[in-house]
Amino acid sequence: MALAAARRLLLHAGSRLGRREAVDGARRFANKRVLVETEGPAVMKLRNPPVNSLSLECLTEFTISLEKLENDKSIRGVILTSECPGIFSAGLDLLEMYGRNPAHYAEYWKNVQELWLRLYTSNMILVSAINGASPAGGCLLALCCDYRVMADNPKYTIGLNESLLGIVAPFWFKDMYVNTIGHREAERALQLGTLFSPAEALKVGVVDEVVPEDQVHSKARSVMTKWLAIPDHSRQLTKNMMRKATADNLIKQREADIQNFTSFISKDSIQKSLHMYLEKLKQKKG
Ligand SMILES: CC/C=C/C=C/CC(=O)SCCNC(=O)CCNC(=O)[C@H](O)C(C)(C)COP(=O)(O)OP(=O)(O)OC[C@H]1O[C@@H](n2cnc3c(N)ncnc32)[C@H](O)[C@@H]1OP(=O)(O)O
Repeated sequence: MALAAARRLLLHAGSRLGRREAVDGARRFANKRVLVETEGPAVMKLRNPPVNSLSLECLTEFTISLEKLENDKSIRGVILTSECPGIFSAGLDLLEMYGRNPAHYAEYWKNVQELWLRLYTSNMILVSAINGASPAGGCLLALCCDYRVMADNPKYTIGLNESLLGIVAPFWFKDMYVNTIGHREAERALQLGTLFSPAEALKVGVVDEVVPEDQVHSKARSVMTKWLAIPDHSRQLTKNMMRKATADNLIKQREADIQNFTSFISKDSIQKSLHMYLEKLKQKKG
């Protein structure tokens, strides 16, 4: 209930902000963690420093921004990128999955599902400009897109690394990985929790193109121009034909998936693994 109220408030505040900024000339709207520019090809920028982790608030704002774009019939495509230097997204927020209660885990997971369904089944053209590290849920965001352009910086890695955290990628993450890179590569990468360098990601098909870092946005825009030249109705029907079965697989078992996640993440052994992983992240800093 509280979340629904927050969501209504955000939508309202978001539309007021949108109107105000439009008067200033730039066509854009924003909430705290997501900035959307609608001048030229729409660009959605995640800005949840330090690492664009997908906290509950960030997920909610992301979903609301997407909803607003979907409702604007003049917007046919969106470039998804990040405003945090060197980070596309660190994925799901570990602090939403650690040390909380089952009701919180269930609420969080419902919102993860909702964002995924909205992104994956979007009628809009989605191009990701991956300008930084993109592990786990960050990779998931990119995989939802129709085309992925990644910056050629060996420090940036991408992949579903859940097994390194002692957790298991949900079946719908896995389905999308299989759809993108094939069963054998997905099986190996999921078991090993592989984080691919840009060159490896290109080779295996996790991304479609790798370009010098300063060209990632211009390349994403030129890709968008090419995709925008395709008639919407045929492209959308084709996208739906390709993605429907994967989305339906989750839709038909959303509640069971929430229950599974909640009981899995609540286990002492899993909480211990997450604790160790968080400690490792802290120690890395020295
Ligand atoms: C059934 C189970 C299903 C669950 C599915 C889960 C999918 C997921 O997405 S789980 C999340 C997986 N994400 C990761 O493994 C990424 C972990 N982070 C990193 O590897 C690095 O932080 C980095 C993204 C490569 C960025 O490195 P760097 O720039 O050096 O920053 P750090 O110093 O490491 O981090 C800064 C600060 O952010 C905290 N943090 C990092 N990632 C997360 C996260 N995903 N959630 C929450 N917080 C995160 C990190 O601990 C640091 O915090 P401090 O308090 O400043 O120490």
